[in-house]
Amino acid sequence: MDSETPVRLPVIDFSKPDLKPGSPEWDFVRAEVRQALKEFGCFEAKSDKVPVQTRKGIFGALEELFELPLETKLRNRSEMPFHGYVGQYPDVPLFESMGIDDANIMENVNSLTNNLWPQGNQTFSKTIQSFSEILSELDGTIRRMVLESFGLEKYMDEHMNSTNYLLRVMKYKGPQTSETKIGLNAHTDNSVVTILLQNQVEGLEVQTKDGQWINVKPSLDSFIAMIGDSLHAWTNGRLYSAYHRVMMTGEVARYSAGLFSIPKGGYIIKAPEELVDEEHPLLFKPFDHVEFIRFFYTEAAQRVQSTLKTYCGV
Ligand SMILES: O=C(O)CCC(=O)C(=O)O
Ligand SMILES: [Fe+2]
Repeated sequence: MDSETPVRLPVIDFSKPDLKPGSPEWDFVRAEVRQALKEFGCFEAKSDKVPVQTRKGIFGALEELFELPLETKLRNRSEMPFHGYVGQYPDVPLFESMGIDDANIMENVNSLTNNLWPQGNQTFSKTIQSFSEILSELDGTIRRMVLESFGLEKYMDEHMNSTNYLLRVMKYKGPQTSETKIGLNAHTDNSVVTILLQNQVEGLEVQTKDGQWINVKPSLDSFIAMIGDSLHAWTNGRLYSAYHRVMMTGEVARYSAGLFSIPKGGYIIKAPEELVDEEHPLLFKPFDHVEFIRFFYTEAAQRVQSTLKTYCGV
């Protein structure tokens, strides 16, 4: 490829009607997923699971959420960094985010909803819960394909049972200038898998292994699926976790929503022995995700290139 050609993320079609484990369609998509995650750490997943009307509902719900007064938004607190309300940071002034733990379960969404809207807001709860459920199914499909592609489907139950879902929704104000401003600093996710949906305002950029930034254009019928450090470590580096960031320009606010599958505290992430051999020596010592997160948000960790390598690299 000549260096002038802008790279695009691989696009993988999940809307095939016969996409069931064991079918030829499944095996075909599984091979594409494995290849994309090895090379880019992410891909665009075409899916008909969220119709345009539902998307409108989600972004409407996000606008309503972020329009709440700051003191109301601050009521969403969490002991885990980035699981509650985050915003008003001087180095990323355009960025605000709200986390909802286990957002695929109605009870959990309701408790946040009731905290923010004491008079209730069933539309908000229903929109958030049903959307999270759809994304969690896609997360499960991708993880099954990954494990199968390594011949490791025997770990599927352990793998799925070891994580919770966090939905994090984001707003980036337009910087009100034609210059490009930072929306969110470059980082890798610490999740197992992240699935992102963005509104029609551009801004997400993903870095390739050779350092190019790809501008991920919003699309009405796809999600972005991405590998986090937890799966990078579990696969002993066979899958890549990509640096990504958000860059903003212009007047209009950007909204996005990400479903993160996150290892539970106490679960030790350890590459299975099948993925460790002479050719692939162990890259990371076994680690507890919650302990890692404590380190991740320390000032020392913010200064290093790869937080995971610094924390538990062999
Ligand atoms: O807003 C986005 O598209 C990306 C957000 C992101 O990378 C994150 O929340 O980890
Ligand atoms: Fe991210």
